[in-house]
Order: sequence, then structure tokens, then C-alpha cells
Amino acid sequence: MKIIQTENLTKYYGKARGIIDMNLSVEAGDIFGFIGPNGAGKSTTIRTLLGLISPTSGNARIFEQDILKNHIEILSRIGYMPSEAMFYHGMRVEDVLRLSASLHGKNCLAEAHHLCERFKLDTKKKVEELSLGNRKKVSIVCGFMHQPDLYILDEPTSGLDPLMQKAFFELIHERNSQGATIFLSSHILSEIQHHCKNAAIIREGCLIACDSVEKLTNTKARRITLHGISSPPRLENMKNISCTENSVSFLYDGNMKVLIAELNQIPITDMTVTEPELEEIFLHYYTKEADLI
Ligand SMILES: Nc1ncnc2c1ncn2[C@@H]1O[C@H](COP(=O)(O)OP(=O)(O)OP(=O)(O)O)[C@@H](O)[C@H]1O
Repeated sequence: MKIIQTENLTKYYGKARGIIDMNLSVEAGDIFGFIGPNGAGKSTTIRTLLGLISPTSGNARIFEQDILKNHIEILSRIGYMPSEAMFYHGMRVEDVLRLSASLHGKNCLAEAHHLCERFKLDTKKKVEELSLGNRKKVSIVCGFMHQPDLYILDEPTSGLDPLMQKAFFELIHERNSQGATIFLSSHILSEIQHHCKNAAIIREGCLIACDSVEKLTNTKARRITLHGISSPPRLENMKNISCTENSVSFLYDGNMKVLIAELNQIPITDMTVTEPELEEIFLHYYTKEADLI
């Protein structure tokens, strides 16, 4: 069963591009990653799906129902975490949770308090006194307390410390194993790589790839940065080379033993080997598409 399906979903803010012809499909039971750089259109897609803004053209279905016609029914089965955790000033965390539970129309305060304990959230504090990470925790509790069928999470881990990020992903996997579908937007590739089954890459409002995470991130290329030299070594399989007076950086897709043998011959003082940046993975997709044309 398709939990989310969009057909040429398009949103313009006046003349400004939000998303263009978005065709997205998320199966029941998936943990689906939605990756893209700042301004790519992730939040626009999510806000359109939730009916917070209306599409310029195209349509979308959630739980196989039209998002515009069956709005209320659909929303009652969704847990949403917005990218910015903001609440009414003057309210204590416990007031926010009570309000949220009443809006969900479910008796879910016990689960809310259980989640507060799990995330070490002080319910007596006023929301405006909370740090960004703690506000994010309030947002987690509000989005998860009613145990919905679909979680739509917009950059949920920003502001959370590493321990809380771990606790958060444990919760996500728990809910997923109980049958829920997760739609998770992020611009942190490693998060998507470690936790999602399938993912879509969005850039400048358009979907440029959608596949299993395994296939999407299937690159053995590494970014190599060498210090103490100013011109690139003589190697094949180098791409995206940049040089400064004292360093050379490039994407290397060749045999590591060949690289090491070459490095042995040149006066480097230090080196780093990292996974390619998200942007470089995007370039990989552009190249592939260009090759197909
Ligand atoms: N209310 C708005 N009015 C005009 N343009 C907007 C509005 N909201 C978003 N946009 C534009 O739509 C495009 C997509 O923005 P969106 O917030 O969806 O990106 P995003 O992928 O969520 O980015 P980020 O990772 O920075 O949160 C951007 O060019 C942005 O400037």
C-alpha cells in the first residue's frame, strides 16, 4: 500500500519556485529519507502534504485519500514535527502537552509523560525558557504521543545532542517495527544512510533521484585531502580537484593501493580521507543523468 503518493505536485510562492512536478511514492512500513540542501524544497513538500499550504498544481494522496478532500481524517493519523520547534509563550511544557493531546482527540497523556521521562524533559519549565534541543524534545513528544500511523518529520534531529539523537532514532525504529511509516527530511546524509530504507534526493525544487538508500549511496569514491603539496599527484580516477598553496583535494574513485604507492613518492605532511559530501553525491547523479541523454 502506498502511504504517500504525489502526482506532479507543484508549489510556487508567487513567482518564486517552491517545488516543481514532484512525483513521490512512499510505501507502508518504510523509513523514507528526504534529502536536499538548504532551500531545495523539503519543507515546502511537507507543508503541502499536510495542507498547511495549498499546491499551485498537481495533487497528493496520503493513506490513499486526497489530501485536500480528506484533510482532517488524514491529519488525525499523522505525527508531525516541524523544522522549527515553536510554541505559545507563557505555557509550561505540561500545558503544551495537554493542549496537544486534546487536539489529537486521544487520551494520550500517559504516553506523553512516558516520552518525557525517556527524553529527560522537565514538564514544569516554561517553553520559552527551554534551549533549542529541549524545545525539539517537546516537539518529539507532541508528534509521537498519539502513536500515529505516519510520522512526517522535518529535520527532526537539528539541535539534539548525540545521546538524544540516538534515543530519537531508537524510538523511530521502535514505532516502525510496530507498523508505522516514517517520512524523514534531512540534509545530513549519514542520518539517512544509517536509518532509512529508501530515499529521495531533491534539488532546486525537483526530485533528482529516488531509490533504496543502498543504491543511492553506492559509491566507493572518497574525498582525499593532501597537505604540504600544491599540485595534484599523477593519478587516474581523480575528479573535482581543488588546489591551494599548501593543499590538494580531490574525489578519488580508484584503487587505494595505487593511491598509497603514489603518496609514498610525494612530500605530503598530512592527509584526510572522508566520505564524499552530499553535494558530490548529487553531482554523481547529474553526471549519470547527463550520460543517459
Ligand atoms: N513563505 C515563503 N515565501 C516565499 N518563498 C518561500 C517561502 N517558503 C519557502 N520559500 C522558498 O521555497 C524554496 C524551498 O524552500 P524550503 O523551505 O521548502 O526548503 P528546504 O529544503 O526545507 O530548506 P532547509 O533545508 O533550509 O529547511 C526556497 O527557495 C525558499 O526560499
